[in-house]
Amino acid sequence: MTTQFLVEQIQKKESFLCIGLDTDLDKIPKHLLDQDDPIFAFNKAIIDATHHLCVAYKPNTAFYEAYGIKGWQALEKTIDYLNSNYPEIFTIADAKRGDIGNTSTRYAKAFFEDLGFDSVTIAPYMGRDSVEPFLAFKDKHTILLALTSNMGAFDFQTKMVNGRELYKEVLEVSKSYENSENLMYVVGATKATFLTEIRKIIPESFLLVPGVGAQGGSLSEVCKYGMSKNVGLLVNSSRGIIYASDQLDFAQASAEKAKEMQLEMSMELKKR
Ligand SMILES: O=C(O)c1cc(=O)[nH]c(=O)n1[C@@H]1O[C@H](COP(=O)(O)O)[C@@H](O)[C@H]1O
Repeated sequence: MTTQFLVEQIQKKESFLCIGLDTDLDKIPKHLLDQDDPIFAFNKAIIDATHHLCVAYKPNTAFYEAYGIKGWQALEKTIDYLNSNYPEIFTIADAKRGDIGNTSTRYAKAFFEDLGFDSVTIAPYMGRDSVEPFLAFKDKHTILLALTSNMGAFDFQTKMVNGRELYKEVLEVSKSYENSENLMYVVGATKATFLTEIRKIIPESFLLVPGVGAQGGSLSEVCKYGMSKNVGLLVNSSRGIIYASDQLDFAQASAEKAKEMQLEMSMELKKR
């Protein structure tokens, strides 16, 4: 998907919501456990109930890999379902990969070609030759971890390197990578006040912003400091939406949570 198409979807739906499909068999409604593929049954119900309120879905691969081959098959069915039924949706494989060049190329093929995701999250630690194999794919997006939402972000990401914080070094240096127009970045909602500085380095790049809801980040602060001319934000909520209820009405309950966020986003977009 092109960035332009994503921006059009955001304007049309008045939403920059990304719903995280962090599907956990210990948390989904018990009645689904009798189904052949409870993970896919849960995802399908959530997607059907919420697709009009969001522009992106982000399955975190950890939740699928944890169930072995059955989990991977559920991931494959979920992305196929999205691509066949809701092609206007931007899809993110939250896999946090990155390795030496030839290995990264295989990861990129797995997520972009075999599974057919629009984007994948990548750790920048191994540098240029670990990221560029992902960037080589046209109209696919590489979402680089810049400043993450967790406490451990302060262990390395804010330490000084070459006279600036490491996360700023990641932003600056990655701008020189080949096909860097295919880059997006992760910035945690819990670090919203850092967004002013981040926008000085990457004024227009799209940011994937997890950490609202269960982790306590504020949507209004993210918008205040992080919104660009093109909106430039995909704000993710996983547990806060998909586990709104563990009863028969779970999909409807998740749609209500998603609707609350979409309304808040619509108001933020009108403020611009
Ligand atoms: O790359 C991510 O999506 C990510 C980066 C980050 O800094 N923090 C973060 O929470 N995430 C992911 O975003 C999701 C957040 O889930 P909730 O806290 O349940 O909304 C999880 O899948 C995390 O792995």
